[in-house]
Amino acid sequence: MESIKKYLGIAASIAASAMLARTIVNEYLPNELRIIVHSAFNKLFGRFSTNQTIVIQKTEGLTSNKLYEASSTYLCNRISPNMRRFRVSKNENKNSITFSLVDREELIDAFQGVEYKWQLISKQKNERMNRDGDFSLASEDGWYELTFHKKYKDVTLDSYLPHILEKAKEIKAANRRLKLYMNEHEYCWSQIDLQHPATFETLAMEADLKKTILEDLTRFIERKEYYKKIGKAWKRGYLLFGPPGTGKSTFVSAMANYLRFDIYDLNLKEVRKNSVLKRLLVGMKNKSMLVIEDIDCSIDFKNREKDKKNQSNQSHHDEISLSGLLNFIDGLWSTSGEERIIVFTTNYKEKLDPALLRPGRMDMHIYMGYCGPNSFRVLVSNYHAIDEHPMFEEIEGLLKEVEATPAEVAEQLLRSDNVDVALEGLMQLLQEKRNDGQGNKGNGKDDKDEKLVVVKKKEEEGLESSAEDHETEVVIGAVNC
Ligand SMILES: Nc1ncnc2c1ncn2[C@@H]1O[C@H](COP(=O)(O)OP(=O)(O)OP(=O)(O)O)[C@@H](O)[C@H]1O
Repeated sequence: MESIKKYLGIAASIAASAMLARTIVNEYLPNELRIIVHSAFNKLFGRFSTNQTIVIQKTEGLTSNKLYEASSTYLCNRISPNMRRFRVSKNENKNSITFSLVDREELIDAFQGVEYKWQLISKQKNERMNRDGDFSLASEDGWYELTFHKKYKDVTLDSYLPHILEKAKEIKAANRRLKLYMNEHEYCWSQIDLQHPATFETLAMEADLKKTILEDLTRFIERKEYYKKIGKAWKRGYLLFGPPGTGKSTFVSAMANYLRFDIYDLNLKEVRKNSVLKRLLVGMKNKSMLVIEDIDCSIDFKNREKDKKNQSNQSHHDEISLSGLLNFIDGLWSTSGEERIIVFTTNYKEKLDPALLRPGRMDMHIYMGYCGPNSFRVLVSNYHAIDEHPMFEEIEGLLKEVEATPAEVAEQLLRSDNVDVALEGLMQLLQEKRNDGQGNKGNGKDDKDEKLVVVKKKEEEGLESSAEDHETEVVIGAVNC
């Protein structure tokens, strides 16, 4: 018994001395020396400990350490309000708040049943305020210590650290500012931040159609392996058609925000040669959308004969043509990148060249129609945050009778902050339309708003199909917008 007590006493004083020495090392030694002493400590005392610590430094030699950066990104998202201290900073560019670890504060994380302790060890002992009044970032000169039970070394190296790299990539992609690229100067893209706030929640569209489109997009981004297996380029085409002001551009922004894809808004009128077009398309990044608005007005579709002649006439050989565009999109361009969406919009589907509507070209044809009761409900909830109002019944009745675009309805709703006044204005507009007899639904002019039509490729559904049987029309629902 006496000897046990003696050994325990010795062990306790060794541990106390080790802790004291570690504190002295952390507090008073310069950074470089601290790293050397730390590793000596770990060698000396590591064999008595059940824990193992990995040091993740900011730089390794001259290259910056990806794991350090990924750890910072990952840990920002793991900060919990229960922690005693953590840093909160405002990111001026993104106008958002970010969290990070502060010197020596512990963060506990769990992965596959293993507990991990993270600590940021900062070179700077005192956080100082800089001239702008911001605290200088301790993490800039520090390193992370990741501590876990020795027996989980393999799972840490094989799974936990790769998990951190993967998660950090996802977080960065989600926080990234989306870009809108435009080809204003013929040869190259210029870019601005894409700040359109449209989402599928705020998009006024028949609920079933919205659901179908969201499922289609989700399936597309999850099917990398499937596209590889069937030997098909990982791209998908959508044709949006319908009258002006029904939300085609809004839809494109909602799509980009949902997928977190950049938009390349290609103005074909600015491009005169196929070779320039190719250069622009090849300059696109992955995870992006190629959008050509009003495709019917962009290229002289009617003149296919001229198109054919151009191919045989050397002087016109490089002139921009529909076949040049389509061939390149289907051919070489497909192999130069992946995860691409192509969107063509038009107000007049009937004007489009059949080559564009051919099976296999645009995977979904989506009709954006006039505002019906469902779309009206979405818009009024967006603009005035209400679900019910005594005027709804009458307005919905009128919307079934007359053609009003979501843009017209939205404009009326925007006119006043007072919902009664805004709805009154809308009702007046709809009544005038009815009395004028203009834009009445069911007048035989255009019955497209009577149904929502989606053309889907059967092969995408995993069905066997013959060459002629690649597309099918699916009526999604009755008129609602
Ligand atoms: N379906 C919709 N959902 C939500 N807002 C809409 C919708 N349709 C139109 N709007 C509103 O009307 C405005 C004009 O719509 P948008 O430019 O998207 O229509 P468009 O169909 O692309 O028109 P165009 O064919 O003339 O380019 C938008 O800024 C938006 O405020």
